[in-house]
Amino acid sequence: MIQPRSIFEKIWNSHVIREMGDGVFLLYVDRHIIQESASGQAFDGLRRASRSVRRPDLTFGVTDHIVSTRPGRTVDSNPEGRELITLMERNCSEHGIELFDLADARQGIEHVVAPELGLITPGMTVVCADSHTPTNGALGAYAWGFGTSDVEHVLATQTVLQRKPKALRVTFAGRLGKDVCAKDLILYLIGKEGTQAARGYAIEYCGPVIRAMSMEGRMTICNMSIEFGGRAGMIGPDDTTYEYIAGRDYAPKGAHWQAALDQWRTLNTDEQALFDKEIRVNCSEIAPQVTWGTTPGDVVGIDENIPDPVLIGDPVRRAMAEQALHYIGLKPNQPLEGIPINVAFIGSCTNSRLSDLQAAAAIVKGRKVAKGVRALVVPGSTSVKRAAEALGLNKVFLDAGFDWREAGCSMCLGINDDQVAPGERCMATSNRNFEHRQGPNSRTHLASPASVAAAAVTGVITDVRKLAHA
Ligand SMILES: CC(C)[C@H](C(=O)O)[C@@H](O)C(=O)O
Ligand code: SF4
Repeated sequence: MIQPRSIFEKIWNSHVIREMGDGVFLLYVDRHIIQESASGQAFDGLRRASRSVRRPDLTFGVTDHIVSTRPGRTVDSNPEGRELITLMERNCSEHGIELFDLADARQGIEHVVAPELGLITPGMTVVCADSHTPTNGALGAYAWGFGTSDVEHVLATQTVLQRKPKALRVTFAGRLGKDVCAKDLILYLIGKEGTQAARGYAIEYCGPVIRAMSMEGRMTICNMSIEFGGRAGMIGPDDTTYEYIAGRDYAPKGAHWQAALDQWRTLNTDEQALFDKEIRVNCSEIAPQVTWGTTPGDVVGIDENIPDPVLIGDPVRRAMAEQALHYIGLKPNQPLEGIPINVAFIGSCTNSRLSDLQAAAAIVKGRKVAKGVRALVVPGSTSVKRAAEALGLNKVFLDAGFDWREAGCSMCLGINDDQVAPGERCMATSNRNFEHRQGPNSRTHLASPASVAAAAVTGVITDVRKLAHA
């Protein structure tokens, strides 16, 4: 009898080239995505060793982190980023790597662009020097982020060295309540289990709630696998996956499509497959989530109060919670609802796809951004931007007083010209709320697109369930 295996196990086994000993394996890489903020050194290394890129046709470059997202932006709009952006252009052209740069209609945040172009299909190994690479796992791929030295290794050999992770299965059962979406599920999971719970694991998300979820929602969940401590997060492919991929630029076509489908259908986890750890989440009890502290695990339902560190038994964790509250400028037991904000940011590889913008627009339509609040929408890719404009969403946001931007990482992290000012409080759809993440002494609250839109129009952290929707 063939031993039942998980999708992770199947992808792993079909990509191992050699066991190197000491638990380390050499794996074949199907897709390598590179971005401007983390590839320069790798190309320098190649040059020093007089090596070339082994498979430029399997390597794709994007400029996203450092670029300005201001309307009409050029490479010069953010002078501090110019050097890295032009270096990226030089490196890609020298090595024959396709680059989606600012002038390209396919530009955007790498983890939005790669699935959108059909570059990612089930069963692939996908790597990139960026921690949110697991986003691509939503398509049934094994996708993970690594460091710059690994970039050089993959560029030179199209292989990567890795220790085999353990397998974790998270089952989302029950039903989603009103205004509860993928972002709330993943924040809730991280809050309940902790930011290290998936450390050393490749995660498979499954269950009826995942099966009923759109590809974009699945990407949001897989995106935050790293905030849950995981190496990778993935979802077995189904008709939703195949429909999403069909017809995309780089997706298999014609006879190749049928052959690919036949192969993808063999990938799902076998019924009796064993996992090293299992977690079950009852989605029926989840309210819209908002973070109160400085890790994505510092999160509660919008109808709850900020926890009191005094009640935390472990002295290290108690001190961390106290420090988080001090940094974020809030008090124990304070209700989250009603806390005034300065900035609302809708964007990032977690929540900047068309359905995210639609969910936000449904709240914003017919309302105005609250006085004193700076609000911006940054589509995840130029193609998302165009699609949103075709639906008139840009008009909804602009009429309300939002900025409507070009694609890029923008205010998700403070390494471009968008920053949250010191002491300001920002409601953000991104994935990280660490100290100084959005700029020195910035304060970040993570939430879903609908919840951030609700805060933008009311000026305070708001229970989106209480607002009428367009
Ligand atoms: C700059 C990049 C390497 C980094 C990452 O790895 O995630 C960034 O995308 C982030 O979100 O902090
Ligand atoms: S949007 Fe944010 S989290 Fe995503 S790749 Fe860019 S900086 Fe990293």
